[in-house]
Formats: sequence, structure tokens, C-alpha cells
Amino acid sequence: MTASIIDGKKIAQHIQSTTAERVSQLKEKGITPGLAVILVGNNQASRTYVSMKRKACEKIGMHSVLIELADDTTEEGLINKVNELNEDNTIHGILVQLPLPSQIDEINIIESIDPNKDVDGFHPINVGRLMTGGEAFYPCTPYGIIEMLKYEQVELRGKHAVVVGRSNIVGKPMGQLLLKEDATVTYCHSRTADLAYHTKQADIIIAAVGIRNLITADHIKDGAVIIDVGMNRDDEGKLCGDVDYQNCLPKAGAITPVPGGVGPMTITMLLANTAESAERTLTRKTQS
Ligand SMILES: Nc1nc(=O)c2c([nH]1)NC[C@@H]1CN(c3ccc(C(=O)N[C@@H](CCC(=O)O)C(=O)O)cc3)C=[N+]21
Repeated sequence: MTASIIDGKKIAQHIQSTTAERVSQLKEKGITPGLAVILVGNNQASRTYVSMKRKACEKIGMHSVLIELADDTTEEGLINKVNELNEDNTIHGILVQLPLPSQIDEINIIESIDPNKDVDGFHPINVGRLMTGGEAFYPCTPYGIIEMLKYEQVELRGKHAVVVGRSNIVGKPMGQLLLKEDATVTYCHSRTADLAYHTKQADIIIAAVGIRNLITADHIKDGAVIIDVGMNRDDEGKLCGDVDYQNCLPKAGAITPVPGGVGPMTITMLLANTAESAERTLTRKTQS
């Protein structure tokens, strides 16, 4: 078998055009969805991601504002800015670009964001509701992966999904979202003994640990669906994932490339969450 390649860019474009439609319907009702991105300090990678996010907003007619704060911004200063945006009716989504400088506690910042504007889905209210089933924002990367799998009509119900990685941003919420789709979920991570024993049983593997070439053909069963969330650099400085792509290609059923796989979906779901946040204000208004 040779794997079919899952084209994240194509799926992202498809979902973005649906979101653009939602944006124009909101505009007809007098609401322009707005995303605020806060960038603290001068990290070049962060700067690149932030500009990609803002370009995507522009493309689908969404309003976006960039708030740039100095590298020596205090935690209090950042929280004040977040509070201002919490109160701002033109802003429906707030994203504080991570990582933050060391003098700022990420948890305190995430908890200062209004859960109704937390389009990253990082606030404990949204994390909790993902588990308990209430109205939540789902973290963009795992949410994007679920949308990708649905688009590709990958059956999840009753299938064994192995999530490799346990971060708050990807691994942990990924498992919850797969559970919601009735998959059987196993979590593995950097301390798992005999990783291959587990991953070989997987119908679907989500690799999200940040170790280049961690997953090889010896780790997968024939026909498995492989989703690569890794963002590593190879010896030439090129972006590469956690999966040995060339090695797995002949054996997998379907596989996502890096770049051009999960990455574009992350930004796409950020836009979708922001549109949803704006739509929710509409129903909240009519209810009152
Ligand atoms: N509060 C917060 N929310 C985030 O969602 C967040 C964050 N902080 N900090 C940094 C990470 C990283 N991230 C990416 C999004 C898209 C691509 C992406 O589109 N990548 C492209 C190409 C990238 C390239 O070529 O460099 C791809 O994989 O094809 C990558 C990485 C969001 N993050």
C-alpha cells in the first residue's frame, strides 16, 4: 500500500471559505468578527506565526488587531491589556501568543482571558467543558485534526487512536476530542516504555512530541492513518515533523506532510472559533 497524502492546505482552504461565508452573514447582521493577537517581545518565530494569523483573518474579511508589547512587560501590564480586550465589544477572540517571557506566568495570563473570547481554548473553563460536554472552544490544533479526519472520511468510531504526546495544547485535548468521536484512545509520551508496542496497534496515530523521526515504519501497522503534529528542524534547518515521512509513506494508509498538513489547519480553526464567538454574541443578545 502507498499512503494517500492528506492535503492540509486544501482542507484549510475549504473550511476557510465556509468561515468567510459565516463572516459575511455576520456582517449583514452588523457584526464584524474581530480577533486580537497579543505579541510580547521580539521572538522571530512568533512574529512569523502572528503575521500568518493576521493575513488569514484579512483574507476572510475578519477584523484583526495586533498588540505588540515590550519584552520586559510585567504580568500585571499584560493582564491589564487582556482586561481591556475582555471589555471591548469589537473583539470576539483574544490570543496571547505563546511562549511568553519568563517573568510572566502563562497560567495566570490564560486565566485572565474571558472564556467566551478564549479562541485558543486554553482557559480551564474551556478545557473543563471539553471534558464535560458544555459549550466550549476547542484548542485549534486538535480541533483541526478532527476536521481533517472527518473531511477525509476516516472512520473514528470504535477505532484505536494512539496519541503520542501529552501537552495541554495538543496531546491532552486531542485524546478528549477523539473520545467524543467514539474512538478508543491510548496516550503515549516521552516516558512510555516500548512505544512501538502501542503505536503498532493503532488505526490512527497522532504524533505530537517534538522529536524528529520518532515514528518510523517499524512503529506502524499496515494502512494506519498517521497525523504528524511535529514542528522540528532538520540538519539543513528545514521544517520537519515527528514522523519519518519517506519511511512511513509506503506502509501507511494516509499521512499528513510537514509542512502543509496540520499547520494550516491550526490557523483555520482559530478563524472558525472567532466566527463562532461572534455568532454566540448574537444568540446571547436575542435571548436577553
Ligand atoms: N496562543 C497561541 N496559540 C497558537 O495557536 C500558537 C501559539 N500560541 N504559539 C505558537 C504555536 C505554533 N502555531 C502554528 C500555527 C500554524 C502553523 C503553520 O501554518 N505551519 C505551516 C508552515 C509554517 C512554516 O513553513 O514555517 C505548515 O505546517 O504547513 C505552524 C504553527 C500556533 N501556535
